[in-house]
Amino acid sequence: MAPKVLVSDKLSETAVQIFRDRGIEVDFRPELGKDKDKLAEVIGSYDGLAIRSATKVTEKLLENAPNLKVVGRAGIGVDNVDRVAASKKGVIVMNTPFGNMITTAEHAIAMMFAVARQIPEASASTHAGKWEKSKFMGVELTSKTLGVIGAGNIGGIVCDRARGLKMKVIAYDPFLSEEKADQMGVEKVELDTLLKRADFITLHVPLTDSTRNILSRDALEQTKKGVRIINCARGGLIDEEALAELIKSGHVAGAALDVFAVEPATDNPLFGLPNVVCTPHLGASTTEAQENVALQVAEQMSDYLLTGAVQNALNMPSVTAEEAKTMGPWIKLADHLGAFIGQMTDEPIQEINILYDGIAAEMNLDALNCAAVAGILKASNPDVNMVSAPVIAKDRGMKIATTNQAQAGVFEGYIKIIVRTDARERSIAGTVFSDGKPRFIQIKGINIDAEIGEHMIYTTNEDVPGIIGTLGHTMGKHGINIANFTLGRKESKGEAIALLYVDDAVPANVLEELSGTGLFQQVKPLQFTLG
Ligand SMILES: NC(=O)C1=CN([C@@H]2O[C@H](COP(=O)(O)OP(=O)(O)OC[C@H]3O[C@@H](n4cnc5c(N)ncnc54)[C@H](O)[C@@H]3O)[C@@H](O)[C@H]2O)C=CC1
Ligand SMILES: O=C(O)CCC(=O)C(=O)O
Repeated sequence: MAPKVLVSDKLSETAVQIFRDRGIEVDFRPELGKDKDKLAEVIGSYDGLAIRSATKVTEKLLENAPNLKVVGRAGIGVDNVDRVAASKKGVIVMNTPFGNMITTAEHAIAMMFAVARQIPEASASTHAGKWEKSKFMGVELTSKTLGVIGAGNIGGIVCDRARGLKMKVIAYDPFLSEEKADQMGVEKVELDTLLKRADFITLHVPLTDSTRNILSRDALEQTKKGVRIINCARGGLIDEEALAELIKSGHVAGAALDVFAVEPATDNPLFGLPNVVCTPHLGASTTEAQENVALQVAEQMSDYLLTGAVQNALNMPSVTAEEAKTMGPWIKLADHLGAFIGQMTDEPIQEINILYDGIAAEMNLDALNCAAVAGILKASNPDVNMVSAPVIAKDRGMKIATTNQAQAGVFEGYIKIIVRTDARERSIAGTVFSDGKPRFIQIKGINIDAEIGEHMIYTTNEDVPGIIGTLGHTMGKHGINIANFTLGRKESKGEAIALLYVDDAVPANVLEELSGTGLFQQVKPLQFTLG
């Protein structure tokens, strides 16, 4: 059945067309972004949700979305999506980090001009038939210092454009290297320096716990008298009450705001103040940007739903379409290895160490790690997937470490998972044969060559005569067909294991009968999801 996508915000028609062209069923219902109850009623039947900023993807909405696999934000900021809740539910959250960056940077520059020359007020006054030439005295931008908070994609373009305007640009961004700052021709400074030196301050950080209220009352009071502030990032970055007071007192000469703490903003302490330029979150609103983000989000979501390729996801490593194809059997192997460990382990796991050898070590290890951890966790929660696994593992205090090495044995490559609990260490290794089928090649350090089936039985025993006969006889007696039988041992008469791949799930009474023979230390039924 074709995947189904709901578009619940005003996205360009391009997105709808792309979904259709890719064979995805799509419902375009932009009115739902503002109607959370109705959205919660219908979301249950969709595999994908394409949004802008009006739709709020909350934990509650996600509870009503059992089929949802991907949320695509046609834009950059994803503060309207509960990413933690989405990750725990295994829903990928992706954005389009580049599609509207130029447009938004241009809006910030336009807002800087507008506030420097009071253009909106002068325009309104002229429209009103007044000719208030002396009222609207502005300031030049040339040679002024622009303080950029957040010098990423948008901030970087703003820096470039501002330098073209002959401004001196200083930037505060803890993640900006001195080298990059030099290349950009900007001076990297600390926040307090920026506040003291800037004639104009522009914000280009995401809204996170570390940036919320970054222009607090205290920060605003440290600014240079006569500063003008531009915010085309997110409302929660500025203390709006404090900014309003500082504008009224004359300390701050003006502000240009595209974003507000509460949106849609119908009432705000800054409304009506002199030289406060406001736009209704228009930063990304150009024909070009909206085409870009709609196209990108629809392509990315379609790729994921149809091929498993992951691009620009915020809660899952990227997997290209090519990788999704070539790594498919290895991702399956990692999942099976994890599933073996998960089903064998019923005590809390402290550490998961994953060794990648040979060709496996050259693959996208982030994706393989996610698959291995998902396999482990699925034993206790079948809803876990590659997106939710790392978050759940972290919540449970599991430490995950990886090692990679050049081909060290006879296999072109293999993956080995070693898991440590308080009680023991457990390990399993596997590879993918040239037929594309994953195989287990080592358990507890004992070499084997086991095909993987949906239903299996794993036994541990001493290497004594009668094991094969007992297993074969018991299965035959109960009409259970054995598809594949693998034995392995440490040494003659030493520790030994057997793996049986059987056609059907083995009933509990058969497992008890085997245990009752006294020949086995352990008889464990296992299940693997093939396909
Ligand atoms: N008004 C509008 O319509 C639009 C607003 N935006 C907003 O702009 C924001 C920035 O977008 P991009 O530049 O594309 O993001 P980006 O991720 O490329 O850049 C953000 C920069 O902020 C820096 N940063 C993070 N935490 C920081 C902190 N505590 N202090 C200082 N710097 C910090 C990062 O190192 C990074 O360089 C988005 O998160 C979004 O909220 C984006 C598009 C349109
Ligand atoms: O979709 C929009 O109009 C807003 C864009 C935005 O805020 C973003 O991309 O972060």
